[in-house]
Amino acid sequence: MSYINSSLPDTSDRMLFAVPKKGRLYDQCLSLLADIGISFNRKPRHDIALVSNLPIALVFLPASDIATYVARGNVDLGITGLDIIRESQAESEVAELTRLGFGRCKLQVQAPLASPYKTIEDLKGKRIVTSFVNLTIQKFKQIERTDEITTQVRFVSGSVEAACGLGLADGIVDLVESGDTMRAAGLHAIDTILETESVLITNLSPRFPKLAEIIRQRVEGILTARRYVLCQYNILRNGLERACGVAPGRQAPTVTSLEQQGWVAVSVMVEKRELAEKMDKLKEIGATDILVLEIANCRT
Ligand SMILES: Nc1ncnc2c1ncn2[C@@H]1O[C@H](COP(=O)(O)OP(=O)(O)OP(=O)(O)O)[C@@H](O)[C@H]1O
Ligand SMILES: O=P(O)(O)OC[C@H]1O[C@H](OP(=O)(O)OP(=O)(O)O)[C@H](O)[C@@H]1O
Ligand SMILES: [Mg+2]
Repeated sequence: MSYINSSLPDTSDRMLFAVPKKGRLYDQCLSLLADIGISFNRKPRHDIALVSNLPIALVFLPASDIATYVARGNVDLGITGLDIIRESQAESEVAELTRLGFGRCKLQVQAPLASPYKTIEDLKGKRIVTSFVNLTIQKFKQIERTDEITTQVRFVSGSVEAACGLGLADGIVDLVESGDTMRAAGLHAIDTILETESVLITNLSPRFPKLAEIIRQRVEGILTARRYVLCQYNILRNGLERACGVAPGRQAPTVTSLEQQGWVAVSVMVEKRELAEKMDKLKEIGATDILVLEIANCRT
């Protein structure tokens, strides 16, 4: 049963969409929401914001709690990390709609460089500090091959890397992206528990399945638009087959005839990370006037 506070906005007819209220995912979530056309006005200190152009209410929550709210059906849709879904033991209770390509990092077992602990085996029976207690216990159960592990796993909510230096832990389990935090604390990684990124998730029995699907499509459109550019060039028709082999596009290139006899204009989506190399090759096989255009948005 929920108790409705009259100072809260009425969200009864709206899909509840949970987004991280701070931390590493916050800025990227806000820019994604803007890109998919979600407009809202969040008042200071308010964790619920009504979306003005869709029947959605955004709920700003700690990233670490979002999988639980989605799994229990208290919110319909959410953005959080795969690590959090696994740690919340919510994998079987949420559906992954799409991976978001940000929040990429690894959950790693770390030990002080100046310590005898060089492999995870060396940490068996020792003291581990982490914000990911369940995943850590699961990992040590595999290592110790028993349900009753001898390794002591203790929870801290942040700045996990400080635990060894302060004498609370022999090793830690924490997220690593660039490795700067780990190295600054005199630690090194000795094992990887999982690789993670942010995901859009929904409850298994969503109250607003059509709206959730629209959001999924919008998100995928934006992610595709961010990943690709539109490449246009002219080429003699007899070079077309080779050019299409170089840049086949997502589905197929669009080919139109030029006024000039024997020439065609080609328009094709190319992944940004392959662009320079593909332009070199197209030029080599005779393409001219190669232009590259940003894609602002798309539906695929
Ligand atoms: N350094 C990082 N690089 C990429 N993704 C990260 C990084 N740190 C955390 N994440 C991702 O973001 C999620 C939320 O972590 P974050 O650190 O933002 O939350 P928090 O600890 O509650 O916030 P804060 O650190 O501001 O207190 C993590 O579960 C992980 O999926
Ligand atoms: O490998 P890096 O690029 O250094 O990133 C990893 C750090 O990022 C996160 O910390 P955060 O900044 O969220 O602080 P917190 O530990 O207090 O949550 C994570 O817990 C690591 O400490
Ligand atoms: Mg953090």
